[in-house]
Amino acid sequence: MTDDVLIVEGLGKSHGPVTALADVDLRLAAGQRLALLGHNGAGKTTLIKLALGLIAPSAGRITVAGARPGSRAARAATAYLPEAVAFHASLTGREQLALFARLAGEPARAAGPLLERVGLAHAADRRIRTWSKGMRQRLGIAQAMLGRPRLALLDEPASGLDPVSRHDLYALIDEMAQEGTAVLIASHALTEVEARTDRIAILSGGRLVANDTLGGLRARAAMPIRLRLVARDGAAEEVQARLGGRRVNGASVEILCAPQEKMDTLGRIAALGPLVADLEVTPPGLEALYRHYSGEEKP
Ligand SMILES: Nc1ncnc2c1ncn2[C@@H]1O[C@H](COP(=O)(O)OP(=O)(O)OP(=O)(O)O)[C@@H](O)[C@H]1O
Repeated sequence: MTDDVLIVEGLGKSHGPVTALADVDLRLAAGQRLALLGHNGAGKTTLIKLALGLIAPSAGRITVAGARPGSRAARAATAYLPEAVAFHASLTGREQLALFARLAGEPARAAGPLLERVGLAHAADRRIRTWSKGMRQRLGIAQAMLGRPRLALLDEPASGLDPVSRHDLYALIDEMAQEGTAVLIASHALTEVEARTDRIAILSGGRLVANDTLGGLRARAAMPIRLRLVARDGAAEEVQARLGGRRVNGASVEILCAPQEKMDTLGRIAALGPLVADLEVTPPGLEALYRHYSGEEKP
């Protein structure tokens, strides 16, 4: 038995001479949150469409909860939140969600508790036309939560939201994952998925160029770590002379070191004793890693 809800093996999709996806292997387990990253045209939408059974693969295999995408069993197991989610503007939130509930084979009364859960109870009986973008996105997540799907495919779920609304939305996504839903989030927003997902997959030119935890991506990329020291008054010159690196903002010194040299470098910094007032260690962020991996395929 496997815990993997989404299994993708050697998957390929061509449109005539255009290869949208080639030789992709990917697995997503129950309760896992996967960020699917890639430039425009990298193949993210193609992968989502294949998982929904809207298009057929040209090569390889894909299964959702053990079933063929598009089959009755796979559709029952899958929730999808498109990037530009559209509702009936003249329905109230409660009416719209009750409609979705019935379409998903759930009773209409499931709408009330779900609206409460996503923080929309106060607006449930107002027409959606009067709602903000953040409220609509939350309604989209509520719709995706209906029937406790085994797989949720979310396309840019936080696009156009302010930081507070984004935070609330990711908290709901976390709840879905905690209840066992495997969540795939296609996104361009690197900094937010960095903290809110378990694994990161990067598509470049239709190929999967990375698929790992943030820690795993960092280890394999072996990109430099940035150490920024704040020297005691008047000591910046001596600190730089003893450690190298470059001066920033007068009192600070910045050093870049390879991951395997980090502990040695920290030892040398500690040996400077009172010359150093403060220290900040910054490993490469997802933005730098993304550039590294998505550039791998380029000449
Ligand atoms: N029906 C089609 N016919 C021809 N080419 C297509 C078709 N559908 C997709 N493609 C091509 O396949 C590639 C992958 O497209 P896809 O929409 O999956 O990218 P994406 O990663 O979702 O991009 P975006 O971030 O812009 O949504 C692109 O080069 C696209 O032009």
